[in-house]
Amino acid sequence: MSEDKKSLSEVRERIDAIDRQIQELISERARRAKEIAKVKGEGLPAIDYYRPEREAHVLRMVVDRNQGPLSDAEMVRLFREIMSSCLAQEQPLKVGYLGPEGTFSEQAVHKHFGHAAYGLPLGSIEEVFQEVAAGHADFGVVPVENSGQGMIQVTLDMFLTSDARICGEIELRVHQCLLSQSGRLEDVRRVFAHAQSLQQCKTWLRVNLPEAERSAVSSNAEAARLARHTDDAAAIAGETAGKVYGLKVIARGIEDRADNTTRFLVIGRSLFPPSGNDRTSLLITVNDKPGALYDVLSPFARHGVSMNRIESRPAHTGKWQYAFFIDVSGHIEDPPLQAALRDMGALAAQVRVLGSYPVALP
Ligand SMILES: O=C(O)C(=O)C[C@]1(C(=O)O)C=C[C@@H](O)C=C1
Repeated sequence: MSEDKKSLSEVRERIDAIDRQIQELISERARRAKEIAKVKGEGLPAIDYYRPEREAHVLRMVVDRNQGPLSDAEMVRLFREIMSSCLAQEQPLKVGYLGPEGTFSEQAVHKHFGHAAYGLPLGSIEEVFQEVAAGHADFGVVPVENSGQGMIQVTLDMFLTSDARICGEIELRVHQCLLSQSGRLEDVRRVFAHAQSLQQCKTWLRVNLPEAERSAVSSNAEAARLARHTDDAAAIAGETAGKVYGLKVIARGIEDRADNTTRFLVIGRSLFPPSGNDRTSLLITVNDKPGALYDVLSPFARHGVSMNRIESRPAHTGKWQYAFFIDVSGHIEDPPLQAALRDMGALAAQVRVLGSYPVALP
């Protein structure tokens, strides 16, 4: 045996020994998680075993301990999967998302809940809210913002009429591909994609497919499904959608901005305790008089609460009335935020806490 082959087999033996230890430890961890589940009660619905604040804490410790060579995101992904399997020993969580299979929303579900959760593909963002409200899904995952394109207004507007609570946020790097049956750019006469994706890839399309007709469809996965049945068509979608629908990749990373990221919200029916690094989302409506918004927001500064974002939408309660979606740092149980909300209650027409949830992990 050559020296190289000998050292290869030695390292593989070491890896085998490490794998044995990892496997024993994973099994041991799963037994402990089962013990915890027993304390919570036997035969409960899956959602009663789920503790997002504890999961966020566990994953932050993973990030703090990480010294490479794997990235923080990779380490988080691996531990997320272990926790997902530990939780699913009771029952898998059921999570609704904007389908069909292969969408970025499905990727976001797995990033946040792991692959042991059961993803339920639904027809629209509205349907995700409905299925969560009706209890047919434990949670829902909906896109709310893209780093290049801004807010997804359908999602914001759903909070005006639904009682959904925000239980988490997910940030997903979105890598777009051009996909087709043949995998040849010269065959493409037509491009199917979600309107947002067409926007995200505008420059690439102008340079590489200036003549092709562009058709906006309901999702990237729907685009992939259509491209499968059309010889001269391509779809813009994620690589996963390409695999699900059996398409070849013509080009990868065709998004105009290299940091293209979509933020998703996890919606549910209840609030969860603090995780130690949380964000709170509020829905505020103000009376239509000069300085009203300024007055309503002043308690944040007074109580040292930092505001991360403010978005306004027509309130649907009357002409020229606006609802403000506001994100602040901290959890609703934190005393400074409680004091600010108490003061705001007297100044605003309405203050609703949409949710307090762990800040997105890598
Ligand atoms: O700590 C708990 O409450 C557990 O149930 C254990 C555990 C885990 O695997 O670490 C599993 C599921 C919960 O969502 C949170 C954490």
